[in-house]
Amino acid sequence: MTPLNIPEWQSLDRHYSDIKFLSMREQFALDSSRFEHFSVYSGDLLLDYSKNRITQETMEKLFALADAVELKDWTKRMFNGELINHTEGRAVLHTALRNRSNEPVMVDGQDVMPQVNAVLEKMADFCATVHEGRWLGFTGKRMTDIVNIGIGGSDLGPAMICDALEPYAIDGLSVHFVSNVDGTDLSTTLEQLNPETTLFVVASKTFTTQETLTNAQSARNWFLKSGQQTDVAKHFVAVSTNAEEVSKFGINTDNMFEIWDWVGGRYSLWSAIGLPIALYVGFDNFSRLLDGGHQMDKHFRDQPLAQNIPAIMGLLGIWYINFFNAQTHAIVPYDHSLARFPSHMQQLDMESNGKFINRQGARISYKTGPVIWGTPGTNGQHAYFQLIHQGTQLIPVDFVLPVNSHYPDCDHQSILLANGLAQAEALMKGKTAEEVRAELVAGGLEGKALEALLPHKVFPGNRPSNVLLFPKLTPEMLGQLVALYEHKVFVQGVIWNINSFDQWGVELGKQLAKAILPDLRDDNDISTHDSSTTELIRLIRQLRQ
Ligand SMILES: O=P(O)(O)OC[C@H]1O[C@H](O)[C@H](O)[C@@H](O)[C@@H]1O
Repeated sequence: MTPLNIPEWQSLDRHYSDIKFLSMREQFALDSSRFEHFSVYSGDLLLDYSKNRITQETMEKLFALADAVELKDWTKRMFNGELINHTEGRAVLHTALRNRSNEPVMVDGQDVMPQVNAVLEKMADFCATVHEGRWLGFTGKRMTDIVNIGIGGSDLGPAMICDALEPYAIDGLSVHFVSNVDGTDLSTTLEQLNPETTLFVVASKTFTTQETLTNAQSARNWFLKSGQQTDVAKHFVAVSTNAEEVSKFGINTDNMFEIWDWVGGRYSLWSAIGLPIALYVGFDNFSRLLDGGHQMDKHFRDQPLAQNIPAIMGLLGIWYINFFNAQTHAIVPYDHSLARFPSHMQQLDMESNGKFINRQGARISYKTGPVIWGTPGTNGQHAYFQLIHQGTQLIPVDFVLPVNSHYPDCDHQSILLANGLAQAEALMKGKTAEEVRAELVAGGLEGKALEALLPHKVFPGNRPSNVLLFPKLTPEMLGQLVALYEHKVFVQGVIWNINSFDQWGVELGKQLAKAILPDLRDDNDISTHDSSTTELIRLIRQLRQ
């Protein structure tokens, strides 16, 4: 069950030995149609993958590998609601949440679409009530601020989307996201707010997450300094699978928006976890986001591998991680409003594919998920791009480039785009010693000074990148982009033979934090920890004011 034994993998291994020194610069020089050969569209979204260390043969071999692991079959199984998250006995159906065609999707013999549609309708009604000023606070005022209290998938996705869709925001309504259990997060948010006009959305799939419940309790305490217990219902709503815990917390389940166990946390922004998005930009724009996700689902499900953006990006990732030994992957949006996109991608990719055990429970002897990182361009260029250009690691980069800005008045977009394109070109081309020499000579340098400086100014080049280019960051385009990366992660998980949909690796820390918490009290014996943890606990007791 290891991909290493698949003939198609071994064939890629041999191919890697043959072309590992292939020069992209030369390939571009030899083939004037390289861009045409290695670019593909989904609607208005272009993937240019020509600046990768590949030939046509590489792609054919990668597609053959995808066929050998039955990627298309796994895709069908996911879309059809099979329990592919086998360690939790769950289906994986974020695609049903944005299934705009409304074709039935069966789980355990039951179509989930009626429940999905009913919750969407409840969200739409609730948004209309808030937006039209029919949802009033305890002193009869309309809501001005939405505070989402959640963490992980119940925070990162909606927060990223709200940032990105700020140009679509409804007038008179602000949105805030509180996730960290560090009291700074909640306190600095509440400082700006009026309890009479603040609506809290407590978002937790399980409704047992320590950070979220702690923040929600404190938010309620803050609210109760002004309002009464009976007013809580006007200011707190919940999103969860767990009606019992929601009602124990004191939120009326009429004010609860349901999600289901077949929605993974990091795939949940399309569900009622997206309520703060719908409140912030309006339900119509939230629906447009779902439309975009659905468009990408159809593309991924129906397009042959050679035309399939998530499959191509997933396979290129395999090529670098497993053959070129890449450890990390940078996602660099040239769009300031996508500042939180890499953080959402971190959870999506690293929580899904950060696994060392295969589907059958055996230890894996090959690399799986990479470290995902990045910040918006052009800022990254003035910080860490040095290492991408001249460091000793191979770091594939995705450049995400919207052609048009939502803020054209500044007229900065050409500069922004020129920088994005220049980085991709520079990474591919590099700069040879001869080119550097010519430049230095032209600048008047010669002799020893020239020879001493020259090697430092050489760029090895041949460093791979993808460009994702699209007309403008609309809700539909954002939906396409997020769904694209979800499916990319899925493709890689299938090839690595891992379950991309559980996350047992987050549990140990939670368990130990629960054990340490009582030990931080002065009167407890500290006995169960290693000497380092014990001494750190002692020190904290001493230093605490
Ligand atoms: O939505 P919740 O149940 O509160 O979970 C919030 C987050 O915490 C967990 O520990 C998982 O690592 C995440 O996948 C999840 O999104």
